[in-house]
Amino acid sequence: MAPHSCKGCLHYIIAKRKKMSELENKPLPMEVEQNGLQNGSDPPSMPWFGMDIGGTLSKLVYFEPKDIMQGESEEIDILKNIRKYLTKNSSYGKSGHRDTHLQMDNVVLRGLVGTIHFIRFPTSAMKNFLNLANQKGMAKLVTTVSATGGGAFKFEEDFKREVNMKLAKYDELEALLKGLIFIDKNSPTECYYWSNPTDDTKCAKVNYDFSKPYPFLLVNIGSGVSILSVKSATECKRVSGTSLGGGTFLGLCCLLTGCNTFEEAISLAADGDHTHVDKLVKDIYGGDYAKFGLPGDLVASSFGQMNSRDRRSKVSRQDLARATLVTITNNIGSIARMCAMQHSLERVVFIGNFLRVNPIAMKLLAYAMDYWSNGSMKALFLEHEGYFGAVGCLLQYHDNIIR
Ligand SMILES: Nc1ncnc2c1ncn2[C@@H]1O[C@H](COP(=O)(O)OP(=O)(O)O)[C@@H](O)[C@H]1O
Ligand SMILES: CC(C)(COP(=O)(O)O)[C@@H](O)C(=O)NCCC(=O)O
Repeated sequence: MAPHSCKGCLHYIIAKRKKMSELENKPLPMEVEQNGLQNGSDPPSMPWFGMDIGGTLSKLVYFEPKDIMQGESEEIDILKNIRKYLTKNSSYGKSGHRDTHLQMDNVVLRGLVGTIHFIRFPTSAMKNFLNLANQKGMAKLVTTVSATGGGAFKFEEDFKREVNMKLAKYDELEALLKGLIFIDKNSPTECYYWSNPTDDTKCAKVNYDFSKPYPFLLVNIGSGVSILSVKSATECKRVSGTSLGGGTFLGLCCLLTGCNTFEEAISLAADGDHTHVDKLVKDIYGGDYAKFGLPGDLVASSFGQMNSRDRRSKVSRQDLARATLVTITNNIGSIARMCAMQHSLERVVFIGNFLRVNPIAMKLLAYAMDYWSNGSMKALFLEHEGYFGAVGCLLQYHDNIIR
């Protein structure tokens, strides 16, 4: 089959790779790349996917070019089926979801115009994901997918064995930054802040112009928390982190309330009152601790009331969920503020799926950053909160593989 004339199209790439390999009896460019040698000018991987396999959630982004896949071959048929399956459904198996509200249309990637789709599933369901990928014929394709997150290491062998797929591994923090910059450029309303975060009647999301982003502090709240100081698109350093992150919130909430999902935990928290659980400054001082500027309503001791049997008998599941959310969020806010101070950064960007469907945490962070910095620091948020690492992978050729 002669290579199709449209250079970027998948048909062209597959046909050209096959032809070259047959003629020269050489491995495909993607295999050459994996062996650490230089490849030719063709993209060395299937450029349509990027994965971030995190401690809790796996994120899969899929680029659907508008203009591909003419012609006939088994590979093209399989790819067409995968494309149809991914884009016509918004849930996959028992626990996979496509976040349709985040879909980005008319994005240009390597000269092709297309749509980016955003899909997530629990990392604990990796076996099911691999089975599904197998059912859809993935194992019949010679593919390399760019992947990041701890799971890119942990599941590397499973991908190879189950679906004949190689993972080209990238550092998760570098991928995160690449993805963030790309998405912000392509999504005009990506970045926002919360105005009047403590007043529900006035509180609103306000668009923020992030076109000149540097320098800023990046706080990624996933299972755990990583904090990066970002000086430019290529200068980024992990300055701190904490193990008390989104995974801690969910784990503690499940233990304390018997809930089973993140959505359930957030919905319980929305109806709870943390002051039934926490000990406030006014519970200790009877009012403000004025000398050090500590208002009476400030939490003095998270869960500090729960040593009392009487208090314990009165708290609800909702109160416990709310107190857990407040505890974890305030702790992250406090560490982020200290890092921002230490590195003289005014803008603090919070990302990660802990912030998914979680306006309570975002407003708390917005308020805490503003209040404790006397208005000099700003908490910023991004719409595609948990997907930047996967997008960073989608953008990669195999130039920075961790072998
Ligand atoms: N559907 C969900 N299932 C589990 N956790 C979720 C879900 N949605 C949001 N979360 C929150 O997001 C966190 C994971 O965030 P994420 O950025 O995906 O990190 P990781 O890469 O470590 O998986 C969880 O610990 C939890 O707090
Ligand atoms: C190890 C991790 C980078 C993994 O990333 P994650 O899957 O949590 O997004 C992160 O959980 C982390 O930075 N934890 C905090 C470790 C610490 O500084 O104490």
